[in-house]
Amino acid sequence: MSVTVPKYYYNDNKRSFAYSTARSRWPKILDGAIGDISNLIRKQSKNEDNDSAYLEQAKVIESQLIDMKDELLSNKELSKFNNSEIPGLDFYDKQIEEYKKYLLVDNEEEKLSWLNSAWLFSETYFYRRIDVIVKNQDLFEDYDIFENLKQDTFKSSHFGVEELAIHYKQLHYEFLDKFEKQKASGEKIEEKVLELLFDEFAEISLWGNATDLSLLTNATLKDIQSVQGKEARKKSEEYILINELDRAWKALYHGGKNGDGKKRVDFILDNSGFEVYTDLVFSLFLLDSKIADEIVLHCKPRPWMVSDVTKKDFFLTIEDLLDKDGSFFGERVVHKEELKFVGEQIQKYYERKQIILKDNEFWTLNSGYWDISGKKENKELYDYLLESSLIIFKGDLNYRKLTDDRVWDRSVDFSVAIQDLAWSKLKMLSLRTCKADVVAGLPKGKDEELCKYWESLGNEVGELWCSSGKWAVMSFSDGKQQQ
Ligand SMILES: O=P(O)(O)OC[C@@]1(O)O[C@H](CO)[C@@H](O)[C@@H]1O
Ligand SMILES: [Mg+2]
Ligand SMILES: [Mn+2]
Repeated sequence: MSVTVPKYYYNDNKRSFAYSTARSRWPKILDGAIGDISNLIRKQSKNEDNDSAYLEQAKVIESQLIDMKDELLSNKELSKFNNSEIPGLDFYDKQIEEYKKYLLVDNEEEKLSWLNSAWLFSETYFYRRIDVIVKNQDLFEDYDIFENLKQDTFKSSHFGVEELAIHYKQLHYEFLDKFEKQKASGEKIEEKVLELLFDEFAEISLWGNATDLSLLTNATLKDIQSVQGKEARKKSEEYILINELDRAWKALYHGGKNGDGKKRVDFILDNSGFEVYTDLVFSLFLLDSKIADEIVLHCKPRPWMVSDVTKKDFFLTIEDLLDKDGSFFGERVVHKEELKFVGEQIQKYYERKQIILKDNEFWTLNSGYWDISGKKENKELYDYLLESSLIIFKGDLNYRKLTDDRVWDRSVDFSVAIQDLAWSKLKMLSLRTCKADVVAGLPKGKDEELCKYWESLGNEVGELWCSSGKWAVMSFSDGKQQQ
C-alpha cells in the first residue's frame, strides 16, 4: 500500500512543540553549556599554576557558544559547516557533507534559519554545532559539556535508583534460586512468569525515559522524581496508549538464535542517568533469566541531545553505583549494598562480554532511520542489527527518527509511519514517552479525545498533549510487512 509521506514538523509552527523548543529550550540548554564552561574558566583562573593554553581554549569555546546563542535568538541563517574547522577529524566529513547537501539542495529558494526549519534537522544541527565548537579546541576533544549536568541529575534520582536496586536484588535471588531448583529437577520455567517479569522490566525502562534532561528546562526535579517510583509507575499504566509488548516477547522468546548461536538483544540507548540505569537493570534481568545470551548497548559517538549516553557514561554509571569513596550517592542512600550489587552485576556481564558497547555515526546523523536498510554506508550496521532477536529503541528522539518526524495522521499504522523499516526484517520495539508531536498507531478518535482533554485542563493547544511526557507508547514491528 503506498501512502503519501507527509511533510516534516517545522519549528515555526505555533501548534508544534518545536516552536517553544527552538525559542525557549534551546537557549536554556545553551545557557547551561555556557555556564559549565564559565565555571571551568573561573576555577582554572583561580589556580596559580593553570594551563594557559587550556584556559585560552576554554575562553574561545565560551565566546563561540555565546555567539551561537545570539544567532539563534536573532533567527540567523544556519551557517554551513566548514571542513577546515575540524582538522584531522575525518569522521565528521560524512556528516558535514550531509549538512551541506541539505542546505544546498533542499533549500535552494528559502534559506534555513534557526527558527524556520524542519525541527529534526535544526535540532541535530544545534547539537552538532555545539560539538564542533568544543572539539575545534584540541585540548577539549574528549570534553563532555553536558557531563556535570548528567551526573548531578543522576545523583538527584537516588530515590528511584535505590528503590529499583532493592527490587532487582530481591527478584534476582528469588529467580536464581528457582532456576537452580528447576534445572536440577529438569523442569522448565513457566513462560508466563518470565513474560510477566519481561513486561515489568520493560515498563520500568519505558518510564525511565520520562526524565530526560532536555525537559528539565520546564520540569522541576520534584516532578522528575515523582515519576521514578514504583507507585507512580502503577498509576501511569493507564497512560500507555499502545502496548505491543506481547509481540516483542514472542519475537524474542520464540524466535531463533542468530548466526553465532546466540539470542541477542540490542538497545539503541537514549539518556544517561536514571534512564540508562533502568535499561541496565532490564538487561540484567534478560541475562540472569537466560532469555538473552548477549546485550548490545548502542551509544552515541558524541555528547548529544544533552543527556544521551556515550560509552564513557556507561563506565561512569558503574562507578556511581559502586560509589567506592562514598562521594557520589553518599548518605543519600541507605541501601548501599543493593546499589553496589547492581553495579557489580553490570561489571560482571561486561567483563564476560555479555554486555557489549558500540557506537556509530549513524545515530547522530541529521536524518531519520528509514535508509538504514537501503544505503551502502549503513550496510555494516544494518547487517549487524539483522542478527538481533530484538532491537529496543529507547526514547523520544529515536521514535522521531523511526517515523522521520513527519506530520503523520496519529491513527495511521505504526508500520506505515516507519516506512521501509516495516519490511526491513529488523525486529524493533520502541519504548517511548511522548515528548514530541509525532505519534502513530492510535485507535481512531483517541487523538481527538486527548486534544479535547488537554484543552479542558487549560492548555491552549490541544495537540500538545503529545509532547507533555505524560503519555507513552510501546510499539513493535517484526520487519516482515509486505512491501
Ligand atoms: O529522546 P529523548 O531523550 O526521550 O527526548 C529528547 C527530547 O527531550 O528532545 C527533543 C526536543 O528537544 C524531543 O524530541 C524530546 O522532547
Ligand atoms: Mg535523549
Ligand atoms: Mn505480555
